[in-house]
Amino acid sequence: MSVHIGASKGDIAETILLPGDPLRAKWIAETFFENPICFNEIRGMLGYTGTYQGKKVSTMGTGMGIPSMSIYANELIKEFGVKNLIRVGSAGSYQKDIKIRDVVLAMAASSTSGVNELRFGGADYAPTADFGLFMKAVEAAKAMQIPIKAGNVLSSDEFYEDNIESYKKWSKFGVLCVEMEAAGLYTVAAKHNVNALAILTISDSLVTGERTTSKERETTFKNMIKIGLELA
Ligand SMILES: O=P(O)(O)O[C@H]1O[C@H](CO)[C@@H](O)[C@H]1O
Ligand SMILES: O=c1cc[nH]c(=O)[nH]1
Repeated sequence: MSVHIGASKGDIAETILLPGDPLRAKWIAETFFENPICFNEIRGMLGYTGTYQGKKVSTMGTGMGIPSMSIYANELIKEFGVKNLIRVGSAGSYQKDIKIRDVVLAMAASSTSGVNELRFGGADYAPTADFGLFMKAVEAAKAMQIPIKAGNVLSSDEFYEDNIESYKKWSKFGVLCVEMEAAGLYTVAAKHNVNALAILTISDSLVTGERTTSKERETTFKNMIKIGLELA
């Protein structure tokens, strides 16, 4: 048991799918896993282990934002030996050709968070996806005929921006979409020499103003989960 995860050693698989929303983790376990067992209820951050096509796999919520993600990623790696951390999250589109329900692989994650600026004494660090997981995800998506986009995303510290136009500066530099955790996950994984990838589904568009409901974000983003499960 670690500070925030009430599991025993061996309860968590080497590969874990990490949505921000703990109820999405419950839905993933109940929809895709054979024989899911709940290993964590501390703070309501539900975590489950089961099998998928015979392979042991886990899923757990991480909460919202880089600080929350970083706590869980650190404990999963250091206390439970997790090797492949796959974020499965929702994101807001920054580009007109990235549409609601599109799947985006985050090759790199820019950020408005001050975490890495502090860590690297004001220098820039470029948090990037693990190349092996990235290539496996591309191949899995191709085999399942799931269209994907890939590129730089923004991990923001703010969901509600003061200036709603501020996305345009990122958009002009090719950033595809915004979420709130990938940069933290990639950095913690790199520090501990394990693998991480963020697979995102577009839940809303900053460009058009379209959005999905909370229930849809919890339970309908199947394609990214199917890709993530192929990485176990
Ligand atoms: O759907 P999840 O995985 O929570 O991801 C996105 O949704 C939350 C904001 O609504 C943030 O955590 C953001 O990164
Ligand atoms: O962080 C997020 C996630 C989804 N949509 C957004 O606009 N921001």
